[in-house]
Amino acid sequence: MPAESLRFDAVTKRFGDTLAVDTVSLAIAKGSFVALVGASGSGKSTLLQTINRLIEPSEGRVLLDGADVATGPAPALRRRIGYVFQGIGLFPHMTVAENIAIGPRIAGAPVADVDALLDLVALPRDVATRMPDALSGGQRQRVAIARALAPGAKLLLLDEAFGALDPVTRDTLGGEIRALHDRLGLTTILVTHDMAEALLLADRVLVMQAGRIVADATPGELLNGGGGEAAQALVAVPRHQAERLREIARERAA
Ligand SMILES: Nc1ncnc2c1ncn2[C@@H]1O[C@H](COP(=O)(O)OP(=O)(O)OP(=O)(O)O)[C@@H](O)[C@H]1O
Repeated sequence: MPAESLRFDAVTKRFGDTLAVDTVSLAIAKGSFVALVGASGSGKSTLLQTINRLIEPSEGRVLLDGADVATGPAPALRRRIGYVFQGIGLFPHMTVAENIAIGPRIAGAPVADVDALLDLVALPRDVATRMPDALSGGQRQRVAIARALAPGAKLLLLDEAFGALDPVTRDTLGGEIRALHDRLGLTTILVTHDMAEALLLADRVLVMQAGRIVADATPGELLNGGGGEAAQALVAVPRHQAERLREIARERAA
């Protein structure tokens, strides 16, 4: 068994009367790439943000490398966890290099090797001196990933990080993130609406519904009909699309 990176121990989060996360217990192995899939409002982002304490659970606890994330200062915790979300959040008045280096700089840690980080996310080194608004959406997303990894984080949280990108860029970046994950030995949790993306990138797919994990299966299990009804309803979408494309190709070839 690989060592454990994360453990959710009966984590519940309420916002007033809304039960956003409902008694989630779950362990995530070091080095795994986990996709968290589910409808809008099912609690994916809330669960993800209990890891880096942007949200504190109402009940339960989250353990990172065996220690409760609630013990110790949140900024130190967040330096160990790369977090990339759809809005990106680059500082518009700072260059790309300054954006990438901001985490280690604030922490008083050794200066980030910006060139190496740009290489890592397949950006040309000469973008270092540009401002974020002089980049494409896909390039900005790559800068955000470089920034997330700059403090040497081994856990990467991606919350609909590719959501605003065109499908081709999204596909390319997804594949590159998976390669980066493998190369750096990261543990990655990807929140996505897109079951096809989850099946293509992850080792393990969790399906959330109304605050609960209702399926926990490998892509192979899901593609072979496993994981239960809610998971199969999501798998049916890309499967149907693929079947339709095959039919159309056959019709056009006939
Ligand atoms: N700060 C908040 N205050 C009140 N309710 C919230 C807050 N954040 C989330 N919620 C509610 O908690 C539930 C879960 O929201 P969450 O953002 O975790 O879902 P999600 O699955 O990530 O959705 P999406 O895919 O649309 O991002 C929703 O009903 C949402 O309205």
